[in-house]
Parts: sequence; C-alpha cells; structure tokens
Amino acid sequence: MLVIGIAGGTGCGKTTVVNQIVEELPQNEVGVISQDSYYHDLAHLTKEERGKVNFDHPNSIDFDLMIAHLEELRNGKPIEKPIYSFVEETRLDDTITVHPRKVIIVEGILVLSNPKLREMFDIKIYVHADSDERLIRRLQRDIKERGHDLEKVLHRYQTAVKPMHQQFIEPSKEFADLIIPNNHYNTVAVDMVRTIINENLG
Ligand SMILES: Nc1ncnc2c1ncn2[C@@H]1O[C@H](COP(=O)(O)OP(=O)(O)O)[C@@H](O)[C@H]1O
Ligand SMILES: Nc1ccn([C@@H]2O[C@H](COP(=O)(O)O)[C@@H](O)[C@H]2O)c(=O)n1
Repeated sequence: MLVIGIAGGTGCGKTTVVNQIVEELPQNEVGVISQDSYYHDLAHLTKEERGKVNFDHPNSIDFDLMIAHLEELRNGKPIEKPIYSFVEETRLDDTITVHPRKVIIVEGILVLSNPKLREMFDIKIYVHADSDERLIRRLQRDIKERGHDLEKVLHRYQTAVKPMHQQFIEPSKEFADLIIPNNHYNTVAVDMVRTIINENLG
C-alpha cells in the first residue's frame, strides 16, 4: 500500500487537490482519509461550549484513532471511519466503512505535524497558498457550507486559526517531499502526483 500525506493551512486547497487527484484514478484502488473525520467527539458539551474549542490545536484531533485506523488499513482490514458534522461541531452516530486500497491519501491541516502519523507516509505533500487567499476562501466556504457568520469566522481566524497555523502547520512544511503552490489551480502538480500513483498501481 502507498500512503500519501497531504497537509497545508486551512483553505489552501487540500480537499480540492485530493479530489482532482482521485477524479481520474480507478475508484476501487484509492481511498481517502480526512483529518476532519477525527475531531474528538464533543457530544458531552453544549453547542455554545463546542463553539469555544480550539479546532486548530493538535489536541482537538483523535490522532490515536487515526493512526490505529491507518495501521488497520495497512494490515488489509476495513475501518469504521467517524463522520464529523461541521454544523453541529461534533461526531455523528454513524460511521463509514473504508476498505483497504492500494493507495491511501491522508489529508488535513496537521497531518505532517504529528511525528507518528508522518512516519507512516511514503510521500509527504504540503499544499501552499498565501494567507490572504486562504482567508478569503475560508470566509466564503464557512459562511456557505459550515453555517458560520462573518464575525465568527474572523474571530476564530484571529484567535485560533492564525496562531495555530504559525505554531504547528507552517513549520510542518519542512517535512514535505513536495510543495504544491496553489494560489492558482495547479493542474501540472496534480498530474505529477497522479503519475506517481499510476506507477504504483501499474
Ligand atoms: N487554486 C484555487 N483557486 C481558487 N479557489 C480554490 C483553489 N483551490 C481551492 N479553492 C476553493 O477554496 C475553498 C477551500 O478549498 P478546500 O479544498 O476546501 O481547502 P482545504 O481543504 O485546504 O481547507 C473551496 O471553496 C475551493 O473551491
Ligand atoms: N467544528 C469545527 C472544526 C474545525 N473547523 C476548522 O476546520 C479547519 C480545518 O479544515 P480545513 O478543511 O479548512 O482544512 C480548521 O482550521 C478549523 O478551524 C471549524 O471551523 N469548525
């Protein structure tokens, strides 16, 4: 199994890049695990309390479960991946079965900052976009898709997203084998990653 880790700050385009990579590959050969699925279950907190959690700090992620799941997949076993609701800001009761695949892509803001997880990647990629680009994209996405208002997005950006990016995410760039510039759509880089994957599938 080939395991590819893809990190980068919020709004840099990780999900978009992963979708573009996967789009033209055989569906049953490639699987995706997103760090977003592994936020700790906060069902015991009220919605107001959940709203105050720092979702950009490594402690907000259940890395133990994420690593255990990746190990299971590498051992040829299926996993029950949690489902996270950004609107409710907690895990849902349901899970999704993910089967082992020849290629697994693991994406998320902090996936290169966790040493144990990082060691499991055969290829480490960091997607870069300037912070102003990322903030603009984040504002548009969170208001449209994640049920947040302008004030909430900006407050979170200043109090958690930006400081955690500087402390944990940006420094993890040094572990990358490949940095994808993504201020603009980067089809060349996407094609290159797809070529590497195809070589492994073939
Ligand atoms: N290169 C790009 N140029 C313009 N918009 C982009 C680009 N890449 C992604 N986006 C848009 O930015 C938003 C955030 O992208 P997404 O892939 O969800 O980022 P991430 O997963 O890193 O948070 C989405 O609305 C997406 O359509
Ligand atoms: N309840 C939550 C949980 C997380 N976030 C934000 O998601 C960002 C990471 O996801 P990306 O798709 O943007 O990489 C992270 O910056 C968290 O602040 C949230 O808004 N609400």
